Amino acid sequence: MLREKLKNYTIILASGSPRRQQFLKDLDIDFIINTKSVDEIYPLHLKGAEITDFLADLKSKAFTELNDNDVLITSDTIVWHKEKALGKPKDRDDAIKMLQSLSNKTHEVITSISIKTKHTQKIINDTTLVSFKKLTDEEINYYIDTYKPYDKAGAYGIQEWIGFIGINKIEGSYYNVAGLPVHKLYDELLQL
Ligand SMILES: Cc1cn([C@H]2C[C@H](O)[C@@H](COP(=O)(O)OP(=O)(O)OP(=O)(O)O)O2)c(=O)[nH]c1=O
Repeated sequence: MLREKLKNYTIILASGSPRRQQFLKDLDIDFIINTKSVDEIYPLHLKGAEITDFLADLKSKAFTELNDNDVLITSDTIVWHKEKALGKPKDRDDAIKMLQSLSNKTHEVITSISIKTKHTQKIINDTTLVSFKKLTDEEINYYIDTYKPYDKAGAYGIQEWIGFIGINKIEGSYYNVAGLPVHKLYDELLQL
């Protein structure tokens, strides 16, 4: 259905994230992957969705020229907890600290998507509330050493072991937590 509607466009997913690539496949549309490396640095005064909006836009700016029918999709996810953004952990200690701070608490996961054509751009975002049970040090160490979540914001993947055993409530889109609010992207692509 969406595939037919988009047949005159070239959808470019600028993401190295295997989850985002899989979600777009599951949306059943044709797309190409073109990744460019971007330093994910943002002004310190930004908060919450302002950060992910900024970074989704920054990732899109790495593409200086778009053709008439190109649609460029870029995205960014952070964990927003106690007025601080948790991105990807720097190292093991950082990952341990992140999971300890998320333990027994509720945090926000925010993902922004930029949808850019040659002459237009729309940046949308979605927020999901995620609650962890109290995690033991043993659980945290086991998860980090086994799953090495260094490519994941907040040092966890909801789709992995820690998500099964540790998350006792979510409010909002699951897919947003895993990196792409597909339902919102679908609505935007339908409007192209
Ligand atoms: C919280 C959480 C994050 N994540 C992932 C989603 C994102 O891929 C990653 C956050 O990093 P991002 O910087 O948003 O994205 P990325 O560097 O992986 O990919 P891109 O090339 O598009 O810039 O964390 C999960 O997979 N599961 C989760 O539960």
